[in-house]
Amino acid sequence: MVKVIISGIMGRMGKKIAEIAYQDPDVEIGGGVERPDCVHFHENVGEIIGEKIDAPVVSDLAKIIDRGDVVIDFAGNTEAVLGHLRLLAADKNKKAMVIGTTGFTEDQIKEIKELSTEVPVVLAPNMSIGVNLLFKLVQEAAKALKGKGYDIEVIEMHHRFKKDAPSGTAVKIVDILKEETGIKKVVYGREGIYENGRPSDEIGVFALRGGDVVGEHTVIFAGMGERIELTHKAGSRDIFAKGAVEAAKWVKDKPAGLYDMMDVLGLK
Ligand SMILES: NC(=O)C1=CN([C@@H]2O[C@H](COP(=O)(O)OP(=O)(O)OC[C@H]3O[C@@H](n4cnc5c(N)ncnc54)[C@H](OP(=O)(O)O)[C@@H]3O)[C@@H](O)[C@H]2O)C=CC1
Ligand SMILES: O=C(O)C1=N[C@H](C(=O)O)C[C@H](O)C1
Repeated sequence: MVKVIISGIMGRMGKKIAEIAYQDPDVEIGGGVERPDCVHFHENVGEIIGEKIDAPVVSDLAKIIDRGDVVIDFAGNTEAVLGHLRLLAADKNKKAMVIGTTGFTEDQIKEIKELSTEVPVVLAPNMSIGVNLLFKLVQEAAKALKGKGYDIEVIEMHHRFKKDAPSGTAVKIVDILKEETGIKKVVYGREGIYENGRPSDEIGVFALRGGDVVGEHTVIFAGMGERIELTHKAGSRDIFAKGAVEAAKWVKDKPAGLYDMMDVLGLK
């Protein structure tokens, strides 16, 4: 049995995670955290998902930290998430954390790495099985096509409310591509005149936003005479929420350290 506290509980992902966690016999919801001035603030997670449970919603994680083994954080506010991790790292009980929020700066990632020497942390920009498999496929394709004249472009599309661009998933895909190909230059969007055509030593990244698109990522390897496209399309947020709940169960008794969804899914 794992007891979870869900941060960002009133958000698109927070609500979904609460629904999935409630249905899981191995999971108990200890409470929720939400921004203090949230207009839709509810006192209890039960009110949010339409069930009767004892799980208070607060704006200060410290007040309910003892009600959970693992904090699942989808607050979407990177500074707030870091604040929660600092609190867990300083707590004598060394609870665990699952971070789904995206958009961290390099300095923030560095601090997450440092704090994860104190507590176990799963940090993953995408918790679906499909996208984590996509990461592996992209790595394989990049390795096989390296130096053979294939231009690489990354395209992602998300709903109109998404705050960060490019998506955390696209950022991770680019990191994998850079690592495998040795290409260092990344071009975000393209504009202007390319007198000599597209340089081969760059990766193009395009972030599309609109409507209610849950999340789509495509990596294109374009050669002369053929093109390989690897695409993942999310049809619902359930796939991310299920992954987050699985990650919480997995990380509960792990030693301190920084893990990702490939560790949780055994894809490494
Ligand atoms: N790893 C994965 O698999 C996935 C990751 N994501 C990421 O998760 C994050 C959230 O996405 P989504 O649910 O769509 O966003 P939402 O904006 O719908 O949800 C975020 C919620 O957190 C609240 N919040 C803001 N500040 C705090 C705080 N200090 N403490 C607690 N709660 C706070 C927000 O309140 P308010 O609106 O009032 O600011 C909002 O209710 C994003 O970074 C997104 O990229 C999304 C899907 C999958
Ligand atoms: O904000 C979202 O919605 C999503 N964010 C994640 C990301 O930034 O990669 C994952 C998913 O694509 C949905």
